[in-house]
Amino acid sequence: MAPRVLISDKLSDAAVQIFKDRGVDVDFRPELGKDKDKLAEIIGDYDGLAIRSATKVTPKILEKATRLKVIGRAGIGVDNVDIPAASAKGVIVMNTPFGNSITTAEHAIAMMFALARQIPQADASTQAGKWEKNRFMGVELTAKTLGIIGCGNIGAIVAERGIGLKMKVIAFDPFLSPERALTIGVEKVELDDLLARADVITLHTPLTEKTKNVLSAEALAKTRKGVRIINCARGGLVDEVALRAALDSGHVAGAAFDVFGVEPAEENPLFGHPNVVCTPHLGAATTEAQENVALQVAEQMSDYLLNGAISNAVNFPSITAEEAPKLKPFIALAEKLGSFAGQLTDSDIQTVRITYEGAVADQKIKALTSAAIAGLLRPALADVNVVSAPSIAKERGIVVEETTRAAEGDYDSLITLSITSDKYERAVSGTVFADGQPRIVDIKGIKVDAEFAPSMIYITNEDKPGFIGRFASLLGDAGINIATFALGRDRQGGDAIALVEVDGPLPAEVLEKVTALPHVKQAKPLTF
Ligand SMILES: NC(=O)C1=CN([C@@H]2O[C@H](COP(=O)(O)OP(=O)(O)OC[C@H]3O[C@@H](n4cnc5c(N)ncnc54)[C@H](O)[C@@H]3O)[C@@H](O)[C@H]2O)C=CC1
Ligand SMILES: O=C(O)C(=O)COP(=O)(O)O
Repeated sequence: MAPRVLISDKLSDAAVQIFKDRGVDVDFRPELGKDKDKLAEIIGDYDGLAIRSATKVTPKILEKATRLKVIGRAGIGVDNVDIPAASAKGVIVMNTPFGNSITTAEHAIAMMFALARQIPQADASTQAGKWEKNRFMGVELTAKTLGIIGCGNIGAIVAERGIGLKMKVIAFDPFLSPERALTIGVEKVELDDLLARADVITLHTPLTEKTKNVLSAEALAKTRKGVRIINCARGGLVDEVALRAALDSGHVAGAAFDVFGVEPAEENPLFGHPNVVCTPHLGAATTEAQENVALQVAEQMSDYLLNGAISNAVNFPSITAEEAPKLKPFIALAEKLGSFAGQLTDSDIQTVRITYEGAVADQKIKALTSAAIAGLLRPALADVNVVSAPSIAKERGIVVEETTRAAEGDYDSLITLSITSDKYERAVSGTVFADGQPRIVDIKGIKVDAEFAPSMIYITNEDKPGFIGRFASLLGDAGINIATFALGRDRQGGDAIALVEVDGPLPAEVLEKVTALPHVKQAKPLTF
């Protein structure tokens, strides 16, 4: 059955066409972004949800999204999606981090000119027939200092444009490396330095706990008199009430805002001030940017839904379309090794250590680790997948460690999963053979060679004569056919293990009889 995608925001038609061309069923219902009740009512029918900023993906919506696998944000900011809730539900959230960045940077530059020359005010006055030639005295931007808060994708483009306008560009961004600052041509400074020096301040950070109110009343007080402030990033970065006061006092000469604390902004402390210019979140609103983000999000979502390729996910590592088929058998192996350990564990897991040896160490091990943890937790928690597994493990205080190393033994690639609980430590290793089938090759240091099958019995016993015959007769008498039989032992007469594949389920009374056989220490049913 073809996957189904709902577009609940105003995306370019280009997205609809891509989904259709890729064989994905698509419903284009842009009105639903504003109708959360209707969205909640129908979201259960979809595998994918494509959005911009109007759709709010809340835990309530996610609760109803029983089939949902991916949310695609045609744009950058994903603050309208509850990411932890999506991850906990195993839903991938992806965005299009570059598609609208030039357009948004251009909007910030347009805002800078609008402020410098009061273009909106002069336009309104001229069209009102006033010809107020003496009222609108502007400032020249050449040689002025442009202070950029947040010098990522958009900030860097703004910097480049600012340098082109012969401005001196300084940037505050704790994550900007000195090398990158040099490449962009900006001077990296501390926030207080930026506040003290900038003639124009423009914000380009996401809204986080750290950036919220980065321009607070206190910060605004440190700015130069006559400073102009532009926000085309997110509402909440600037204290709007404090800014209004600074505009009223004349300390701040002008402010241009595209984003607001509350959107849609029908009222706002900045509204009505003569030196304020506002646009209704138009940063990304150009034909070019909207085509870019729509095409990209539709491609990314189709790739994931059809081939398992993941790009630009904010809650999962990327897996390219080339990597996906190579990774798939190792994802299956990691998940099954996790499942093996999980099915044998009845106490609190404290630590999970996963070692990747040989060729597999060069694969996307974050994805493999997530798969292993999903397998490990699934026997205890039905609703866990590779996306939700890491956050669930973290929530439960399970420490996850990964190690990679060169191949040391007989296998090109080997994954070993060790778990430590309050009672014991358990280790299991597996590989993928040339046929693409995952196999279990080592349990607790004892070599075996077994495939994972839907119905299996795992037995630990003393290596004594007679066990195999008695076990086979017992199953035969119960009418249970043995499909495959894998044995291993640490030494002659020592600890032995058997992994036995049977046709059909194993009745509890048969398992009890197996457990009661001489020399058997434990017998556990396993399903994969
Ligand atoms: N108005 C609009 O329509 C649009 C707004 N945006 C918004 O623009 C913002 C920036 O987008 P991008 O440049 O693509 O993001 P980005 O992730 O490339 O850059 C953000 C930068 O902020 C920096 N940063 C993070 N915490 C910081 C802190 N505490 N202080 C200073 N810098 C900090 C990061 O190191 C990074 O370099 C986002 O919030 C995005 O949602 C994006 C597109 C359109
Ligand atoms: O991409 C972003 O972060 C934006 O803010 C653009 O929002 P929009 O898609 O225009 O609603």
